Amino acid sequence: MTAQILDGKATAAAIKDELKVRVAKLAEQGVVPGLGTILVGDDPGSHAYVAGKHRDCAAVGIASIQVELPATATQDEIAAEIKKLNEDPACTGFIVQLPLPKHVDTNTMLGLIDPDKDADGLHPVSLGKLVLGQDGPLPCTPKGCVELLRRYDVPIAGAHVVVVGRGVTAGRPMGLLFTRRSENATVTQCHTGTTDLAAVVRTADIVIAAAGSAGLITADMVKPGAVLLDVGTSRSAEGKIVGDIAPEAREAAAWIAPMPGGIGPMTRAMLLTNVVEAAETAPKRA
Ligand SMILES: Nc1nc(=O)c2c([nH]1)NC[C@@H]1CN(c3ccc(C(=O)N[C@@H](CCC(=O)O)C(=O)O)cc3)C=[N+]21
Repeated sequence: MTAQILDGKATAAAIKDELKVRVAKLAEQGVVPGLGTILVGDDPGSHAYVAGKHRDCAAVGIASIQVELPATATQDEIAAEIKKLNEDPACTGFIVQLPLPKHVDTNTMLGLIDPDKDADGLHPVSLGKLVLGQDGPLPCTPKGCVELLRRYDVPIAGAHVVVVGRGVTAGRPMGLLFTRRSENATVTQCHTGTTDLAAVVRTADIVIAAAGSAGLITADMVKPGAVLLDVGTSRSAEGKIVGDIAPEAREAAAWIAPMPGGIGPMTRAMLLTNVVEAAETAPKRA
């Protein structure tokens, strides 16, 4: 037996088709959602992700605003670009692509975003709302994991979800989503300080590997019939992208969201969803 594929690429394409219809409805009311991106530095991976986000926007009918700064940009220069997008009426939501250069304080920058324009769900106000159970934009990667499982009717309620990783974009907010009443999973959060990772992962009904450590989850750690979501992205010495889940691990699993083609495309689709949802709920312009 080998795992069936949770096809994030195909699911994201279906979501984009649905968003196209919603964007057309907004256009009839004179509302054009616009996604801004602020990209600092010249990391080729980050450039590729951001380019993908703008392609997605074009496909769905969302306007896009691209801001690029050199790796040497100061905090003040980045803050000035954030302020511009906060004030630009054509920009209804935006993101600051992470990671930022080392001399920049990420949390300070994220905190400068107008929470009403937080497309990533990573502003402290948005994360606070998530903790409090209030409506707001949700972090795109966890939101994409829930959405992919739902669309394949993989049961979440009552499942033991083991999250590996505690990064701010994926691992940390993951447990907050999966333990909401609407998801009702039991979550164990693992990280580099976990004593016996293999033993914990072996108890999982759903493994969410978001550590960014190539091949960390091996076949011996997978309970037969488990569901595997590969969130981690690393590059091998040869420049090939590799996930956190070793290829053999899918043998015993029931389902796998592979990397590539799984959670990455879903993350992008959820960013678009956040932008459209914000435009739909924004107070009607005169
Ligand atoms: N403010 C911010 N928000 C983010 O959401 C954010 C970020 N910064 N920084 C980096 C991470 C990473 N991330 C990915 C999104 C899509 C793919 C994706 O679509 N990957 C393709 C493969 C891409 C390839 O072939 O290189 C796939 O998995 O099929 C990957 C990674 C969003 N992130």
